[in-house]
Amino acid sequence: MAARMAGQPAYYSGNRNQRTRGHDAQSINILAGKAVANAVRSTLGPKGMDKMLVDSLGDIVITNDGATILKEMDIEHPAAKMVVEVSKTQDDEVGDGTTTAAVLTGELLTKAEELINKGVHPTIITSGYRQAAAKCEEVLGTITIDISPEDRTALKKVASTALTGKGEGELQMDLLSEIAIDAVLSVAEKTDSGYKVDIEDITIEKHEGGSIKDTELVKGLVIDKDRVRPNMPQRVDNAKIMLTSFAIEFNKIEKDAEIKITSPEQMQLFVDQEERMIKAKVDNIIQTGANVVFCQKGIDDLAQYYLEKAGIYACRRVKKSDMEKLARSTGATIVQDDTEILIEDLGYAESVEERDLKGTKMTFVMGCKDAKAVSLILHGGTTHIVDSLKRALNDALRVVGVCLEDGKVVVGGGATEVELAMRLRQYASTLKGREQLAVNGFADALEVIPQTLAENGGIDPIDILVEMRSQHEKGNKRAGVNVYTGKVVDMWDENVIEPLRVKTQAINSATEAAVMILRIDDVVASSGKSSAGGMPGSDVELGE
Ligand SMILES: Nc1ncnc2c1ncn2[C@@H]1O[C@H](COP(=O)(O)OP(=O)(O)O)[C@@H](O)[C@H]1O
Ligand SMILES: [Mg+2]
Repeated sequence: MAARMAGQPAYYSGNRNQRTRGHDAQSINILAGKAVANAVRSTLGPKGMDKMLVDSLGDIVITNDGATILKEMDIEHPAAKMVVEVSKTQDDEVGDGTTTAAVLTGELLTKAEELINKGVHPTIITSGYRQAAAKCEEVLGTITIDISPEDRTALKKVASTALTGKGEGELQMDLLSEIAIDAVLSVAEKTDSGYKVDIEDITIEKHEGGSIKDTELVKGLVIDKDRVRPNMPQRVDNAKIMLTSFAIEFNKIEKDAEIKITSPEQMQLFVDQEERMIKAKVDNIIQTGANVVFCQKGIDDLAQYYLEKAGIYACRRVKKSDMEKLARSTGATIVQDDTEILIEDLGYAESVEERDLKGTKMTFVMGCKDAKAVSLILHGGTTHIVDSLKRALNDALRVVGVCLEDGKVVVGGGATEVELAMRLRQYASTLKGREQLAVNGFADALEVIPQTLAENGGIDPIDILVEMRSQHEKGNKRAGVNVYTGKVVDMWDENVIEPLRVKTQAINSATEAAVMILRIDDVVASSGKSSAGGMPGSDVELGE
């Protein structure tokens, strides 16, 4: 197969002096994509295993979160990178279903390979896959279940499903689901067309120490900083908050500047001058009426002293992201220039207080002007536990947010995939030509989800699939696998439900990635213009 197939784009790889074409290029790409999907397959579902990721420095992450695993893996092959990209997109868009998306991409490639080996042209496969994905969306519309955003019980089921199998998170599923719902509800904004949720409004502070049970939701911002001096007030009510991105210190002298001091009087003058400058800076702040200062940079001793004398609560070296959150929720403007401080820059909160959290001092900013901001303080015995808890909780927050916005869910446990597969096969029989084969291949690929769920639970995947198919033929749209008992049951009754958007996103992005990989029949060394180390999507030439 020397010539490029008409209409097929070429793929330029970063490896110089190398060119792979046609069938070879295709099978290598498919192989690489499948390999990545296989890497996360065993983690799917409540009974999935964890992976231990060890980086070159020996740091360890233990997780079964698909996106995390793929992100940490050192993947070079461009086609493999596309699969990683799918799970990343899934994570960015909906926060859950990352493993599902990667596994599905791998299976779509496997089925495509089988078809190619039977002599079906890749363009037929890609067009069949696209039709199948569109059909899925249509069918999903008919089997989705509407839930009211006020239906807390349903939201809790969605949160619990996302937490199932998430190690530490699962142990406190009840508590964490409740917390996730409370957090999302407190940041949700009601608009004319429904709810809008910005997960960024929820700050997660990790805290080593205490037990998971101590995890709490604070209706305010928690900043991981203490006040600079113990004699500053420990609590300020009616807080008028100043945010500065400049250092409150004597302007450092340029590296090369030289100051010649020839007498003690001159030295004294110099020191006086320094003091005056710092005092002026602090006075500028004081005259606005601020009683709390968060500074992104340093506050030197003298400035601390003046601030303390003025009864101001001050924190230094506050993270930029925290400064932005403070600005958003207290209504303050971050002041960049110490000569232009205005009263209008101040923000407001009912109280600012330093609290001792099991040995760590943190600043709590409560009752903000914009009351939407909330913080979750996670507790756990070790770094690994709090990290894993944070990942689990993040999934729960995202799915609850998505549910609140969309109000649409589907059942999990592979039930939705089997229903879609059945309906796709019916649809395929109405198609003429070879695309029929591709749509059937797509249907088979979807069934990798229930099969893998069963496999990971130590249940025979074939038996389960046969039983599920027959239940769906009988009209039991919600028949899925209970991975704990190995029985086929109604997943709605089992409380295993997921946001519709998690499914549509997974199916669409898996399809797009598989199609993109299949359309490549030429891998050519580029002239080196591309970024070093190979390249994801950006360097793929998509033109016809
Ligand atoms: N109790 C359960 N019984 C059966 N399947 C479940 C259960 N809880 C979750 N699942 C299924 O597990 C899959 C999600 O597994 P997970 O490891 O979280 O991967 P992902 O990264 O794709 O979210 C979904 O198909 C979901 O329906
Ligand atoms: Mg999940």
